[in-house]
Amino acid sequence: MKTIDELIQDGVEGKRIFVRADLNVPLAGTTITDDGRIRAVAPTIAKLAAAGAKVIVASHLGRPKGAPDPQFSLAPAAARLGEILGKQVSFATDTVGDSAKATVAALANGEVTLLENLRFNAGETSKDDAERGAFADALASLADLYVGDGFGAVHRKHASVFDLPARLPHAAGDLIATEVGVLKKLTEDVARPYVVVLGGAKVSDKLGVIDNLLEKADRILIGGGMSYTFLKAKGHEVGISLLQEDQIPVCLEYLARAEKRGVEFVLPVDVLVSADFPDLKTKAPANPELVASDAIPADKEGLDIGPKTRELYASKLADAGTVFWNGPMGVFEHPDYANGTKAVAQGLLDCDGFTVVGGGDSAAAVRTLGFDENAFGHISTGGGASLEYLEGKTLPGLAALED
Ligand SMILES: Nc1ncnc2c1ncn2[C@@H]1O[C@H](COP(=O)(O)OP(=O)(O)O)[C@@H](O)[C@H]1O
Ligand SMILES: O=C(OP(=O)(O)O)[C@H](O)COP(=O)(O)O
Repeated sequence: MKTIDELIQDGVEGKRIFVRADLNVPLAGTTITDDGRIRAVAPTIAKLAAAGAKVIVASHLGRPKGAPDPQFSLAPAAARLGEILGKQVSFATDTVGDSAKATVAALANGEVTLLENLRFNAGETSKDDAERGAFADALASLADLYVGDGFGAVHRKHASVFDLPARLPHAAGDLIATEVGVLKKLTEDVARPYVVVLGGAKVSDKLGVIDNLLEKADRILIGGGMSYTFLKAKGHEVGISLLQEDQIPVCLEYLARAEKRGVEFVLPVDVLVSADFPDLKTKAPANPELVASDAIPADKEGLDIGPKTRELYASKLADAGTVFWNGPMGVFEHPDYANGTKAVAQGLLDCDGFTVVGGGDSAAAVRTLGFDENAFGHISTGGGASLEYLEGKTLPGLAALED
């Protein structure tokens, strides 16, 4: 992959450079609650701007349905990016329309603009090659060069990630280079025991990676929304917890294979449950109930791991040589359900091994819960992306950046 330093050496002054970033940051209304992903890509943008390029930054935010949806606007990210860069960042209220064209045309050398959410256009995520290609053509007409630096989205075969770099001379940004450098080490020889902790809410996306992890990890600890499909597969009631019913046979197969291969596969022994999802805005007390993980009431959902599980997971992390963790253990955004995630974060810090935390929300959790991000071996901006990288899969957004 060409680096941005090589791109700059070729001369970028006055060139319009499209930077595909991952600015999918957590928001409370229009307030960014964690700006880690913006800070992570800012050095690439600053470097290109300092070299005299006209920088067009673009990203997705959340999962809008292919049409404008104000709750997923990137406008707050433009303001924050401007603060981080210490310069004005203009904002286009569309992606390939009149606003984008005018904003790009108005850029002077060294200036930066951010386009509105790419997923407001159905072509971005379309499974139809022609529809994605047409959107990529429109994006390509805005720029002369392409820099891929949205590591968190490189596992997505989307127009701006996969199709656009095929249409423009391209390079990999510094964030992607760093991420790949660290994760590559985890695919080579890892210090053992190699412990993988999986949680979060994107259960259907991430269950599949266990297939490959069973060949590599010594221990797999499951928490968060991921737990309940396994608990159900073991025959337990999971009430109204997150459940991927169609994946129950797959979970049973994983449990059987883990046993056969001698991989420790650890599920929660107790969980905090409630009939209601907590109010993340007011953070009003949620008064959760603590139950054994085989005794979840039919009308309640599991929202965090319980104290016995916290202790168990801390003990399973204590002697780790390597830890990879993706996905919060509970709805950490509410204080009543943050203790499981805190315990796992502390478990990583207490072990002597090399620790990697991956994922937008996991990284945000570590920071918002008060941990020092520099105390971890590496905090990756990608959850699904890093998991698929560790699986050894060809990632569309990395393949597209090859020379
Ligand atoms: N038991 C649970 N039920 C519902 N949501 C959960 C549960 N545990 C964790 N979550 C949610 O998972 C989200 C993060 O999941 P995910 O996007 O998969 O992680 P990441 O961004 O780190 O890859 C958080 O917003 C958290 O509230
Ligand atoms: O937040 C992201 O992934 P992650 O939750 O796996 O870290 C990326 O921005 C990708 O978003 P997507 O999973 O909606 O494609």
